[in-house]
Amino acid sequence: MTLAAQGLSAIRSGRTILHPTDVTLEPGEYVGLVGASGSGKSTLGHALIDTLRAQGVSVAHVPQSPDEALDPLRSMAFHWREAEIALNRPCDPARQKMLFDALHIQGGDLRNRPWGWSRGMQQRFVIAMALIGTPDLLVMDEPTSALDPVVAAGTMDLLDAYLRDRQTVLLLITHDLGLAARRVQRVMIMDAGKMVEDAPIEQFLAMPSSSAAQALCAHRNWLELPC
Ligand SMILES: Nc1ncnc2c1ncn2[C@@H]1O[C@H](COP(=O)(O)OP(=O)(O)OP(=O)(O)O)[C@@H](O)[C@H]1O
Repeated sequence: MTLAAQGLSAIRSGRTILHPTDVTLEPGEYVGLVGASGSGKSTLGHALIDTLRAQGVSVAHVPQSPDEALDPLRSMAFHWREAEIALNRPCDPARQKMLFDALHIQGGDLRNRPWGWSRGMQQRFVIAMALIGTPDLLVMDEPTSALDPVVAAGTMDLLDAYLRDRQTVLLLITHDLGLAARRVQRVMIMDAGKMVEDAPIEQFLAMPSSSAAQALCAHRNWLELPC
């Protein structure tokens, strides 16, 4: 199913922080939403999530840090069960095992609270929770910026292996063009609340046309990063 939202916009404190923007996403596509800090990526991401959910589309969101998704006072088992209840799913140990295997969540005691697990395993757990409901769209907002580069790359590899051959669309929101370049097929570039480019990643890297995109591409050191 093609996901489409038209005229997404946002005004805060009398200022337009997102100019009217149309987004179309094809099944199984990996798309990067890239821009400098403050360019409007998260605003567009949230507007897209709200609009698609209002259409009945199943959308899951993975925040930047597991701290935003996990309550330090609650056990990991509690979080998992809460996610199942929120998604109206029965308790299903087989599904849990399948997702834990896919995201290499092994050896963690579910009776522990989040701080009893490594950061990398916490974030993989949050990603696994997001996949419980087999979403049509998975929005990940700077999903690996709280992780070291090697753990970040491993996490993205596991997610990639899980999503391959599935219809879930991945929208990767990041200021890190290197991360997007390695992971997505198409990139949308934000600048000052406007989408200034929307192109296949190879075409974009070969010929960025907007000044914002050229500035992002100018920082070539991202080519050296592993993730
Ligand atoms: N509630 C708000 N009130 C006023 N301004 C806001 C509000 N939320 C966001 N903004 C402003 O809108 C602009 C876009 O913010 P947004 O968080 O979408 O950018 P971003 O590209 O995701 O940035 P970052 O990468 O730093 O998270 C920024 O200038 C921000 O300060």
